[in-house]
Amino acid sequence: MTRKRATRKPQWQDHYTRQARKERYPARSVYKLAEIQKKHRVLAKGDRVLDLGCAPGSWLLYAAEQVGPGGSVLGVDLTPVTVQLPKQAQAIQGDIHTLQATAAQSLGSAFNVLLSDMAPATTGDRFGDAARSYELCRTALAVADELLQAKGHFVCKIFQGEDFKPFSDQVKARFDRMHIFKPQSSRKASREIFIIGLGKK
Ligand SMILES: C[S@@+](CC[C@H](N)C(=O)[O-])C[C@H]1O[C@@H](n2cnc3c(N)ncnc32)[C@H](O)[C@@H]1O
Repeated sequence: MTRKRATRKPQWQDHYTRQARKERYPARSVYKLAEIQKKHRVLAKGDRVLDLGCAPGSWLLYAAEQVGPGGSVLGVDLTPVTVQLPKQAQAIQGDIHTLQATAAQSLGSAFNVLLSDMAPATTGDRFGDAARSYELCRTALAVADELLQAKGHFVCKIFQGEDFKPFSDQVKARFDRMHIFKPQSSRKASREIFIIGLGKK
């Protein structure tokens, strides 16, 4: 018996996934940062960027293009990054909760942009997933408190839940301006949203 070949593409193979493959980014998430950049200009030539939750490496590659060879991008993730990176980008493997304790020693200091696309492994439990996302956001903000320079920018993904408002208030208190942004390229069903702090006080 000949089996009929499936003609329907898996749902995840949307326009952004195909574009990412064509443009040689390892994940479609690159377009979320590209949209943030287009609207808020968080990255500039020569910037020193810390990218938390950087694997598989799309934001790393995009940020490296934006800062150019005169800038630098350091990524951190639980998972190793296997894509080839340009000279101005590097990735280290580690858990941000552990690294945070010795942030200046393990990550260096004087970043002027901190990006966090960190996300917990989702379980389908909306409340639990949002709580774990908030925990990662709190850690990212603690790292920003320590390592982000004055007037630096902060971009952080959070899963919407009861901690969303308190977290956005914490960002608001620390930055000249705070924006909430849902990229078009974010899947409609996803509860993720980005909190952007511009100009660290
Ligand atoms: C959505 S992915 C990031 C995608 C990435 N921005 C890109 O464009 O390729 C979220 C990442 O957060 C990482 N992550 C989750 N918890 C972490 C932690 N405690 N420390 C470091 N990375 C973490 C995961 O391993 C995962 O690779």
